[in-house]
Amino acid sequence: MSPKDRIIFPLDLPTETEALDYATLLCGKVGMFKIGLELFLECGPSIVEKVRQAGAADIFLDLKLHDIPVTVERAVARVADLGVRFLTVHCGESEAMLKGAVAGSGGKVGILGVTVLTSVGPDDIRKSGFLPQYAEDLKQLVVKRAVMASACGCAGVICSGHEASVIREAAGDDFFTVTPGIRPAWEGTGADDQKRVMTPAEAIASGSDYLVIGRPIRNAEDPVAAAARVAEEIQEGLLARGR
Ligand SMILES: O=c1ccn([C@@H]2O[C@H](COP(=O)(O)O)[C@@H](O)[C@H]2O)c(=O)[nH]1
Repeated sequence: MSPKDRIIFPLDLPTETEALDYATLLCGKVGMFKIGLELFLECGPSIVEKVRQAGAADIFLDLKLHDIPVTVERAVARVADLGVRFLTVHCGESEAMLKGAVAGSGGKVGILGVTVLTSVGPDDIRKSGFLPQYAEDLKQLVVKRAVMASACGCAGVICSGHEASVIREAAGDDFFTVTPGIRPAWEGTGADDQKRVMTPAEAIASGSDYLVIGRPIRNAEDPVAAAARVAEEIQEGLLARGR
């Protein structure tokens, strides 16, 4: 996998036209396009094929499902034939839900468990009823959920760069760590709504397999140049990791 193939660009855009314009522009410059709720709700499932026709090698459907096991299983079965590489399901508190997702996938789409959103920090955990130990060391909660996702047959997890190395140790090298909350030092616009952030080089050096990076590329004056700069940083991170 070349450094650019580790970049996942989210098509967080309100219309099909804008999404396809970005897909066409960044095709071959990033490895995968992510379709999230905004675009999926606007366009429906047909957007997957349209992004593919724009030249996308791989597509990741980020629907972050979270419901009773049978409902998740049936929803995932609706996605299984769309030909996407990954689909997200919240790890939440239910092994049965994750197992339902894996069963519904029929092995046709990799299920990624969302451990704890990268927009969540220790204060959020404290206020939402978790044991204080998880607010003090959020990593513990993320790793617990990653291990659960692995045991349930998920292909990997969504986690911040801060947790990637511990997850790799706990779940092994074949279990994907996909990391949003990426903010290059040169970008300069701050973390936005993200709380657990890292630079591309830091996240890759820490063991993340893929980086989800949206606003720093989308809002750059030259998105193609920004993607190339991220790929250079990924290369630095791989060297630091000894790969
Ligand atoms: O924990 C999570 C899970 C998913 N995301 C998604 O990644 C991108 C990040 O976009 P940026 O503009 O680079 O912040 C976005 O689509 C989120 O829905 C996440 O950020 N954190």
